[in-house]
Amino acid sequence: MSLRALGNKLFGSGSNITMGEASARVQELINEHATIVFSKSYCPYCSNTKKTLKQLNADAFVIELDQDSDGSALQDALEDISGQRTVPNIYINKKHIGGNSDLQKLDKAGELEQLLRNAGSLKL
Ligand SMILES: N[C@@H](CCC(=O)N[C@@H](CS)C(=O)NCC(=O)O)C(=O)O
Repeated sequence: MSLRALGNKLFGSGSNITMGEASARVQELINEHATIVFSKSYCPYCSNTKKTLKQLNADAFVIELDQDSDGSALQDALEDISGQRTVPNIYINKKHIGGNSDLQKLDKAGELEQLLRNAGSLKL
């Protein structure tokens, strides 16, 4: 567990859910959505990721952590689960893709579209 997650556990993060509940919710979201972006509404890297997915006509579920009352706990859980604290934090087909730079790399390499297609996330 990260120091921040430990601090939040000991002193509270403003959220009413436990770390276990936050982890379960993150895992549930990853399992339920073929493509999911854990995002923050003001984050430029997140905007870039959302724009790329939109241009590809991908059906992606986006959760804005800054607009979720449990967002801070979910971010702690994400760090535990994926080893990544920053947003965007992207999963395709339950596989951790990484952040925006990782997604853009896949796109430039021509691999993103196939990943999305395999996940059933392409509308066309
Ligand atoms: N290299 C990362 C950069 C992502 C990044 O720095 N995101 C900022 C928000 S714009 C972040 O997560 N900061 C920490 C936080 O919001 O808790 C990427 O390409 O995704």
